[in-house]
Amino acid sequence: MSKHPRPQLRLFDPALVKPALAGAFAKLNPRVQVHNPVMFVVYIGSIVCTLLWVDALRGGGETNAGFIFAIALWLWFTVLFANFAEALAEGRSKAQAASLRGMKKSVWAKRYDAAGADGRWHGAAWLPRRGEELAKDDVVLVEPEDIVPLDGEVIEGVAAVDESAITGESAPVVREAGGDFSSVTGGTRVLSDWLVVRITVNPGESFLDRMIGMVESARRQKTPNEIALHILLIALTIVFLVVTATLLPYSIFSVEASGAGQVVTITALVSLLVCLIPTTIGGLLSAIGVAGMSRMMGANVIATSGRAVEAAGDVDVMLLDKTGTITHGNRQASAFYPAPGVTQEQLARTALLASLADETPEGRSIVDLARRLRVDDRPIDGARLIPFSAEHRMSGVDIPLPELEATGGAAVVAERVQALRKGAADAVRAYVQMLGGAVPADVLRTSDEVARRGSTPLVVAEGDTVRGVIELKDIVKTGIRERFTELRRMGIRTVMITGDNKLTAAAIAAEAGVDDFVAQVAPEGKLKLIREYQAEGRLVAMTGDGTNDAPALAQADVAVVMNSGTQAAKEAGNMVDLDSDPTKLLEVVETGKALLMTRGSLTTFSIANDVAKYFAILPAIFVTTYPQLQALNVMRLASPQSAILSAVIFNALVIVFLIPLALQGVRYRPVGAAALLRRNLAIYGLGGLVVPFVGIKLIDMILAAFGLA
Ligand SMILES: Nc1ncnc2c1ncn2[C@@H]1O[C@H](COP(=O)(O)OP(=O)(O)OP(=O)(O)O)[C@@H](O)[C@H]1O
Ligand SMILES: [K+]
Ligand SMILES: [Mg+2]
Repeated sequence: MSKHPRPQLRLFDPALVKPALAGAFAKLNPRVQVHNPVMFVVYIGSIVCTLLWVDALRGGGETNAGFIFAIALWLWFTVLFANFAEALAEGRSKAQAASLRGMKKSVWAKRYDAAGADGRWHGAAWLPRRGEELAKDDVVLVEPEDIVPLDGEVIEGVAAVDESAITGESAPVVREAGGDFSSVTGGTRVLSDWLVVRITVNPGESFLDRMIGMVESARRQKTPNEIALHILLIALTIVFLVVTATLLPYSIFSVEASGAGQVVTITALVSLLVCLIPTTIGGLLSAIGVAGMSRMMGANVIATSGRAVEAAGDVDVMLLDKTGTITHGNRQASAFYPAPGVTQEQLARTALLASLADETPEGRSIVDLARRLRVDDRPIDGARLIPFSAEHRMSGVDIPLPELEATGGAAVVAERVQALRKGAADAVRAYVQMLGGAVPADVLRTSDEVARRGSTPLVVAEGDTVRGVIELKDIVKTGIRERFTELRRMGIRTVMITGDNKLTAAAIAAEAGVDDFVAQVAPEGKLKLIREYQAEGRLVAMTGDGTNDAPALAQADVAVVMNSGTQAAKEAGNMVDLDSDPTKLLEVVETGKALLMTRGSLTTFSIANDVAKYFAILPAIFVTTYPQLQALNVMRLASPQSAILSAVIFNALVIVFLIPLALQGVRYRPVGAAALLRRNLAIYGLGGLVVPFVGIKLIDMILAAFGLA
């Protein structure tokens, strides 16, 4: 299976940078600025300094015009750099959205006005309609080479569908009425046969529209964590605003009292304020959030809420299916173990009959194995299919008795049909006991042996008589053990949930290295389990695809739904994996963690940074009044004005330097939360303290070298 990867954009791709530069200026609109209080303070500061400069040009300035101009210019740069970071992040998302929008074409649909006389749609008369004219609950026919006009549910037919426009996966998928593969997505193309589809959305509300809306961040809302961080940043800003404001009367008083030095300038105070407030994180916060969604998209996962991306970073329990997630899921029948007194052929024939109409991979593999043993594979007329259900954990056929006698079949019971069943051991046991039979001890022993080696035993019964056991082999995916070890190091508990029996579950759980497992869960059991974990205050992530997963998906904090899944499941979850890969959950969590870590690291860095700038500016401001403050001037900067200007320049440039980190994210490492905190405090806290001393000193030296200091 090949993939057409979406075009990957380099971080500073000219196609992104040019519009982002324009966007940086467009965002100077005060109505945009006011949404980011920290940067709004810088914005106001820029305006104040610009006015002071104009005043200085007219001869009335508080100090030399050149200095005020330089400060005003760099304050404007600070605002523009933050705007640029945000515009660049949004540009990346928009480019991704554009690649999705390319999939949205206006198509003609074949809409039915009514079903045919027999109540069936296929074959009834249809009329052409534009895709935009369709509405929810309309029924359309989709034939080979037709594009599915809108998202819907298949109500008749089976067809191969090319979903590559959405998934990038070139192998066609089968979509059919009933069951877990009945949903079709607008924009995909039918390759063979036909489908009758009931449209489930109105134009403009399709899955694709919602994806585009999300990616374009138009509907992106602040997450609770972001809001909390905003409040912290605003509080810090207010504190520093008050501190800075009180310095002015203090300075006036000091100068009057001592009769020495000059009163501090407004320009210097604005500079001090901007350097003290957390502009680095304030300027990059929104870019970090947008970039997190982009990175999910890069992994082919569409998050339908920013909150879910963040919750993914905080998840502490992960629920995973056994079959298909931890194992390959392509369970194949490998052996028949007949009950005492039953021959291999008899068991194989019964198993075959019970599977002839069973279209699950398990059912087909049983037919294949029986055929390989050259068992008579003629079907029996009039046999009624009992499809597999996860609820009952059995499947089979009901065979009308006259036919059974005609084929020289098995024991005749007093009923009119002979029931052939295969299924989970306990389910079949309950079934035969209900009919008055019992499971031979030998069969139970075989079934346990099969389960202990990680295979799934299916017990076969004919009426109330057990015929034997089928072994279904499944293989644990390679590399999955290592990923669970990683998750454990991150402090995430992995729990395998399965409808399979305890012994098989235990064997697979041990082989895969999950922390815990729950066996014999019916679909609603998942919902209960999630509620229990949440009641303990844990955040739960899960994957799913079926309609019966929907309640659990709706309950989970992070719910990654397979794109191949049903409409109901997609509605219930908060992320869709376009690749339909259940192990993607691991990447989703890593991406969420990276987002939280990036934000935490840059916040730490930003605040530590501001402390250092304090030492550059404060002595510079007061040194004329208090010469002893010269002792605090540890950096030995060229002049007080150069010190202030250097700090402001550094404060602006640091935003630019951190754009790559904000957009690409801090490299994620699978270590425990405490170790991570220590490590990040060391790197970003200490780094944040040290870097400004070096940077400001460097800028000061450069300014001095050019005679600007
Ligand atoms: N086609 C089938 N016919 C009869 N019984 C089946 C069939 N497929 C599965 N079973 C039995 O039903 C049980 C439950 O199936 P279910 O799909 O709920 O869970 P599972 O596939 O074993 O595990 P998971 O929940 O991890 O997908 C299986 O373990 C198996 O014993
Ligand atoms: K700052
Ligand atoms: Mg299953």
